Amino acid sequence: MTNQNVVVPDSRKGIGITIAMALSKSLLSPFVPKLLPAAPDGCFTISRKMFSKKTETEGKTHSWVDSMRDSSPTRAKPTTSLSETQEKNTWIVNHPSALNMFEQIVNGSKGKQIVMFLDYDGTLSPIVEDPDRAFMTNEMREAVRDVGRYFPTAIVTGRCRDKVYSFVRLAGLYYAGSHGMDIKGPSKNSCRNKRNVLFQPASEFLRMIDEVYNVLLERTKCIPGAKVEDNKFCISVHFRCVEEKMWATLVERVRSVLNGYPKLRLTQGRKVLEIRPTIKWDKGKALEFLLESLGYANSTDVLPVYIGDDRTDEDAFKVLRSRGQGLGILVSKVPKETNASYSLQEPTEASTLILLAKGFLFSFRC
Ligand SMILES: O=P(O)(O)OC[C@H]1O[C@H](O[C@H]2O[C@H](CO)[C@@H](O)[C@H](O)[C@H]2O)[C@H](O)[C@@H](O)[C@@H]1O
Repeated sequence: MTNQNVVVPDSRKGIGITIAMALSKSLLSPFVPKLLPAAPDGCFTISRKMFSKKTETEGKTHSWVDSMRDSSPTRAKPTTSLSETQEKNTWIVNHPSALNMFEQIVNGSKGKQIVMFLDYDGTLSPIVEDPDRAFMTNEMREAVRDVGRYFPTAIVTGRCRDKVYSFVRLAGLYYAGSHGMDIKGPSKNSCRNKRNVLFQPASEFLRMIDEVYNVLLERTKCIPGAKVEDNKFCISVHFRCVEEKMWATLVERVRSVLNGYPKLRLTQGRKVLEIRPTIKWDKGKALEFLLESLGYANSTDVLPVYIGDDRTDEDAFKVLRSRGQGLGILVSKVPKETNASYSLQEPTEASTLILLAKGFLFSFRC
């Protein structure tokens, strides 16, 4: 297609609506007048390139909304079709329950140093509407504390490190916040023989993230239910409590803010849009970094176990697959495309698994 200019009459002056009719009012009004002042004859021009850019933008918004819808089943379906049952059965065969396979897992771990990696939301705590109230149970905390006494244990999360620490409150663990971009080891006083680690590969983005957070707060405040969360090196824009009819508006606003920040990228989690630096760093890299810090970079005697529920955890599952080492365990009630090897249905099962591991260790040490 050539980049010819298309003349569009200025409807503000009431001079007919030729092409404007074809383009539709909603398509033109927020876009063209801002970019082009009216020409003396009352017409302004819009290039095909600009026109197709607008439609392209709308197309992208639609595909975001589709993906938000697809990944956000609101409630369990009352009936299950035969093909769904078959799909579930196949999935369970390929990703068996880590609880059912516990004995085999234990046998395979003999003589190896286990290192535990635990995602927070949807793994250690149930998914709830208010992200500020996603508390873990005391039982889960006890289980994590006990496992952390025997194995190096890291919490790997999209959240801000301080925030997740305020939920977990266990001093002897490693914490990798902001999708692994903010890593800190246990404080020296809490654990004498653990190494002191601090790594922040995206520190240069701190000011930019802060700025974008404030702009997003402003741009989304009139969308009921939208919540912007500052995760230090990344930002979450929650749409769990936003009516579906407003999702397109929300995505448009977020994307239009990000247009001014090409060094930031947008991804999607569980009813959340996540904004983070484009650097090549993710939960998988954080896992590798921690293994290296613990002295297991090239060890064949280490067994990393990663439990997570979200798309961002897939980066860690992929690393385990490519190392041909360790156990990736996905927490999910429904079949999902995943690089994990095992599955658990929900956080309570993760706590049972952690308790079993603790019980096993206890009997082993006695
Ligand atoms: O890596 P994670 O620990 O899984 O963090 C990912 C996001 O988790 C949080 O949001 C999710 O949990 C909320 C509380 O249950 C829920 O309301 C929300 O819909 C979920 O997406 C957290 O608030 C986000 O900042 C994290 O990016």
